[in-house]
Amino acid sequence: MPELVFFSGTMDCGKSTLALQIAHNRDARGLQGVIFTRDDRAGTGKLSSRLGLVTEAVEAPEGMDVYAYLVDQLSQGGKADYVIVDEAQFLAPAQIDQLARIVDDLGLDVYAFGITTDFRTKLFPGSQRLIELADRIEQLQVEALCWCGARATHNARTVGGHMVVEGEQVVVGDVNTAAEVVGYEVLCRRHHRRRMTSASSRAASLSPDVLPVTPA
Ligand SMILES: Nc1ncnc2c1ncn2[C@@H]1O[C@H](COP(=O)(O)OP(=O)(O)O)[C@@H](O)[C@H]1O
Ligand SMILES: Cc1cn([C@H]2C[C@H](O)[C@@H](COP(=O)(O)O)O2)c(=O)[nH]c1=O
Repeated sequence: MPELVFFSGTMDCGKSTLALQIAHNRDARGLQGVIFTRDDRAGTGKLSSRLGLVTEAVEAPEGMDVYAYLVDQLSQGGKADYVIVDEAQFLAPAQIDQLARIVDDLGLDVYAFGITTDFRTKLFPGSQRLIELADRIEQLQVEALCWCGARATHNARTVGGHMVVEGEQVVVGDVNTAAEVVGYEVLCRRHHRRRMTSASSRAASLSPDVLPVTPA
């Protein structure tokens, strides 16, 4: 049975890498995929992994009917054996419904990859719809880690090096970015709640209040 599978995790846990591996393994067996993405850091119409691999993809902007795109491709003699969607959190709920229709009406597997929650710990609308509709939700095996060593479960946004909890839901960016720009860091829930990033934890451990007092 074809499936709609949602591979979810924090930023930087290997989602795009897995998407590329799934495409590679199927391509190696002569299966042809259609790869959609939206607002990848590497630019329009790209699916990129931090491991350095990148492939061409179909940009799926707001308002694009991804089901109609597939039907159009197939009716023009194009081939599609499966569908991959990266940065699926950015898709509108209606587009996730179209992905479910690709599975049910066209009989294709759809593998969607995305983060579930934003920097405020709120679900992205696209991810919420995936959780509602997916046949399966898979967590990635390689866990991203918080600076404390615990499994990272949440995404923090930093502006000028400081963690923020207000702002636009969508700001394309990366982890390990320069302090002066918008950046992201993955944290465990405890440190997300306490708004403690690696930088602020380092600063706290160096503050005079916690430095050991050496007798004069
Ligand atoms: N230099 C490196 N050496 C080994 N693995 C790396 C390196 N840089 C990144 N990675 C791996 O790539 C992962 C990020 O992969 P990526 O597919 O870009 O993540 P996502 O799409 O989930 O944001 C990291 O969690 C790490 O496992
Ligand atoms: C938490 C959060 C992230 N984003 C953006 C930042 C990146 O461009 C993508 C996630 O990409 P990745 O391949 O999973 O690292 O999402 C955002 O716009 N808003 C957020 O709250």
